[in-house]
Amino acid sequence: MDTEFWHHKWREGDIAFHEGAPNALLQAHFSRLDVPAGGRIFLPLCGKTRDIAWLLERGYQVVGAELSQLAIEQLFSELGLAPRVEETGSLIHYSAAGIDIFVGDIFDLQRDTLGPVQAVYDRAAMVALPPDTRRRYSTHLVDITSAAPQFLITFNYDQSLIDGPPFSIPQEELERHYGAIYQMTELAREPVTGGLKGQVEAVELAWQLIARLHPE
Ligand SMILES: C[S@@+](CC[C@H](N)C(=O)[O-])C[C@H]1O[C@@H](n2cnc3c(N)ncnc32)[C@H](O)[C@@H]1O
Repeated sequence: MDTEFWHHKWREGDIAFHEGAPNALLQAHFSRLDVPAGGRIFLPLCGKTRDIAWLLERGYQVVGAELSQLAIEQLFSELGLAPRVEETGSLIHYSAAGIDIFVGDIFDLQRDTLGPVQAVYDRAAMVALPPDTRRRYSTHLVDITSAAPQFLITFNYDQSLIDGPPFSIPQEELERHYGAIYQMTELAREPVTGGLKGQVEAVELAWQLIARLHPE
């Protein structure tokens, strides 16, 4: 699964992952993260999610990373915002009041460019990545956010029945990625109505990740 896989999806409008409304688990449980008012929240692999509008409406600042420039053009258009657009290294920085989006490969986004964040909201980001990339992703995410608290949404289903994305991420795998860094608390688990891709029974889980020790 290379970058062309995602560019192709955006070009074709093949974006079943895009929810037309803010995510239900986010709305129900995000307050558990206790992000300070006006805090800056990082959405890795953000697409054009409606969750950004939901967070902005609640007074948070949002910073995202997304491969597809097409997605981000659509995001700003749907938000009704005219972005400032400038190159920063290999990334393109879209910004408006309260929002910064870096277009390009998240692995090219470094801590100084991202800037400080008070929380990470990972919906359809880790689960979008194949197994060998998830280790690299989780390490990079912890590094560039200085282990900021995370609100993380995952799926759990029998991976032998269908292929991802979205991939199933069992708790043991999450522990391998994040267990040494974060205290992980399951906040909710909900069955996926009609099954994942209409094919297999699955549950969607919301996790709160709080750093055990804050690195310098
Ligand atoms: C499953 S979608 C989820 C989008 C969004 N989080 C949502 O909830 O609608 C995954 C997104 O990650 C983007 N993506 C994939 N690999 C990426 C990478 N290496 N760097 C930045 N974005 C990436 C894709 O273009 C796609 O928009």
